Amino acid sequence: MGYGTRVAIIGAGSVGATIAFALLLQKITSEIVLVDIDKEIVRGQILDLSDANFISSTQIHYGTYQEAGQCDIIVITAGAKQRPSETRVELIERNYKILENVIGAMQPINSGSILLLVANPVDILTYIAQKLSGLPKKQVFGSGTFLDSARFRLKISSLIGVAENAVHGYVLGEHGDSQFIAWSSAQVGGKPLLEFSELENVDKDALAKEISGKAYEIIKLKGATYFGIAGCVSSLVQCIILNQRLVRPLSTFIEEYGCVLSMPVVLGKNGIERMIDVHLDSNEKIKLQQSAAALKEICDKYIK
Ligand SMILES: NC(=O)C1=CN([C@@H]2O[C@H](COP(=O)(O)OP(=O)(O)OC[C@H]3O[C@@H](n4cnc5c(N)ncnc54)[C@H](O)[C@@H]3O)[C@@H](O)[C@H]2O)C=CC1
Ligand SMILES: CC(=O)C(=O)O
Repeated sequence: MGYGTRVAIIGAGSVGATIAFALLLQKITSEIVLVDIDKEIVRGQILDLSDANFISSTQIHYGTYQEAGQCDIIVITAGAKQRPSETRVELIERNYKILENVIGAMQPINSGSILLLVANPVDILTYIAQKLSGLPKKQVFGSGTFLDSARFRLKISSLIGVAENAVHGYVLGEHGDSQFIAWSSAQVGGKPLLEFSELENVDKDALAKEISGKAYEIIKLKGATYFGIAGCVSSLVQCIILNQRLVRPLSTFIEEYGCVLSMPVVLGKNGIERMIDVHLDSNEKIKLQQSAAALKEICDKYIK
């Protein structure tokens, strides 16, 4: 994979179009194929995005599901979004059907394609896409808690006065209400985060709530979130194209729990290369098990 890479985005709403715009700015892909069931939306987005084409070397155009199925990377954002105070899991009925239609319409999907799930509930939809697409599991994963981890790193960076990328720490488990912060492994400059004096008087439970509640807050204020996820997804696309092998918390199949949730993984040109068995203390292990149990119960309802 390199320059010449074709990226398809299925779902040209706020999230899909913002990812397309971020990719245009990055100039790391030669072509973006945008697909949406709503022909007017997708035509409008293409006309608008193509006005920004002069700052990019990336061509953007409308495509069919079949064309999308032949692209190197296929980003799936098609689906309903949360209404204020609605949980991500409550979207499953609507978004399961949409995902089933989208994957069916793309078949036969190129055996080398990478499917990157973004629509919610992203962990459950990733599990379903792994079953329906016929692709190896390492090529089908979700943006997971990468966005939540970015929110966590932003918060910590402001508390202790370092750059966000100097904060090595993860939010893990579900990209949803059962997520948790892996405090015991988080560090800055090799020093455990919990040893920083700036964190001594910080209420950790309240901070975790603030992170997991951030999407709800944004949705209440402006109806949707899309810039943060577009930053995450465009950087994941770059990581794949450039074979950067960055470690990111992504929705991936966890053998031990029989479900998909976020753990740190190494991401390269062929998808997920391996999982990093991050240290968790006993309390965090319980939270991971609870997150897995909550997700597995729903997954089992949809796919036997
Ligand atoms: N994983 C994450 O961190 C994040 C996930 N999301 C999720 O992304 C999804 C999209 O959100 P928005 O773009 O804000 O919603 P939106 O309503 O703006 O766009 C959704 C688009 O999907 C299209 N669509 C519906 N059925 C389709 C089908 N069968 N084929 C192709 N396109 C289809 C709709 O026509 C619409 O244009 C939601 O599920 C939302 O919860 C949003 C932000 C962050
Ligand atoms: C909507 C969503 O999943 C988020 O912003 O985290």
